[in-house]
Amino acid sequence: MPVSLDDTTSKYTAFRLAEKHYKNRSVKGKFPSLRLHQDSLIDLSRPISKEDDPVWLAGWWSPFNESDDFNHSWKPWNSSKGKERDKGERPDIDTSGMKQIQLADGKQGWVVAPGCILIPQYLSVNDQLNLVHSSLAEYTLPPNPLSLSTHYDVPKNLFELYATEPNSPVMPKYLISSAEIHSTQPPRSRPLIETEPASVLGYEEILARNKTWTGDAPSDKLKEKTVLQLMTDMRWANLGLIYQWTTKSYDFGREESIPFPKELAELCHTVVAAVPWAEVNSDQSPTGSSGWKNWPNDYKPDTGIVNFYQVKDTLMGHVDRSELDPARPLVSLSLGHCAILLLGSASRHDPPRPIILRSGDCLVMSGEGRQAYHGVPRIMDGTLPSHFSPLESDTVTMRAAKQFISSARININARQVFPPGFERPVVMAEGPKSD
Ligand SMILES: O=C(O)CCC(=O)C(=O)O
Ligand SMILES: [Fe+2]
Repeated sequence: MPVSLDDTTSKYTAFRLAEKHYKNRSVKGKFPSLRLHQDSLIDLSRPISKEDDPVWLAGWWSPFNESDDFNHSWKPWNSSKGKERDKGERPDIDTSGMKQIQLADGKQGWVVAPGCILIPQYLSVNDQLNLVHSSLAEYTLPPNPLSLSTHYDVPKNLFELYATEPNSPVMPKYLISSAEIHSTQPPRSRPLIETEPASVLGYEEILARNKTWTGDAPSDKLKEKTVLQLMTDMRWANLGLIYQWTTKSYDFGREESIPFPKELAELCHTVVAAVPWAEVNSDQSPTGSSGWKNWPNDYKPDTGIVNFYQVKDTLMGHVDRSELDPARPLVSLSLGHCAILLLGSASRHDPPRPIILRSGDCLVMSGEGRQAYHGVPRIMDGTLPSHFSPLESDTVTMRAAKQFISSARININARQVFPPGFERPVVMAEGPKSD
């Protein structure tokens, strides 16, 4: 039974209803309609001409893609067999309620929700290609943990093997280690659990939680896989400070911290420094321990996640609130296929706005916006921009990176856990007890 979006008696929250709409894959070859939410849709970086727009070209505006919850008389995809399918019309995107801001580097941004700024096409085509390449060739290298690391004996040069020997076998850990065997499944989807907002006071507690955590156990249910299969299964790589999905907190106890990639930190700082924060925050009170006025000077990401989405993957609605300063900006970069991001408020009961994130877009979430529910219910099939097509002149690894992105989207999001001036309390090693 289709769920009605207007049904206020529904057992689903407004966020969940929108999520269900975009996740729906019940009819093969049909996409959920963009037309259903067209009045609230944000699509700020679409090309002017629809003939240049991979979203339109792929049929996301087609009336044939309207599902039961919009139009009860849709014709199956097959009914247009042999004919050119009606791709539909793109409506004008209404920006009337949104504040437009001018960044110091000349780029335009839009305040799409309190504290949330979307900068369409922030990254040049070259930046996008280089970041896709770095995400795969550099950010997956040790010591950065990968979603696969708990369960597989991941080769150090995973991506190089993907480029040159994709059929090499990789063994699950339980087959090669004498570690205690548990039967957890590998985390293909991220275990996102409700978390309380963090605050500077939370540091001691976070430390205590991680002290008793000895790591996830490798599953004993897994088979040998090829490098190619493993690359397709890879869900995330962790940059800088390690986030532990199980304890929902950062591992502050680690003696040697992993440095955050320098060029990426500079890029994120440049974005934050270019935002006219006084305009963004003019209608909200400055939140957070250090205040937004200093962000252009002292924003320095120390942790991040690179999300790898295959076209069928999703990320459920959540709030990222494990950082010590809950208001500092999070910089999020989109690469490859377009995606639907649902951006809500601090309550799941408020209807979220769907935002089409396209390759090159940058979303900055800050202040109140850091408490907003968001999720990625859909990677948009068929929407890879043409600049990711292989070229004769590509290096072997660039060709492999383009091969990977041909069925994927990458999101890099950077955060700052430690506000400037925060002194990490010295962790005393526990020595043997004397009587
Ligand atoms: O993929 C995205 O655009 C969002 C990712 C995200 O929300 C996260 O990693 O916390
Ligand atoms: Fe998030």
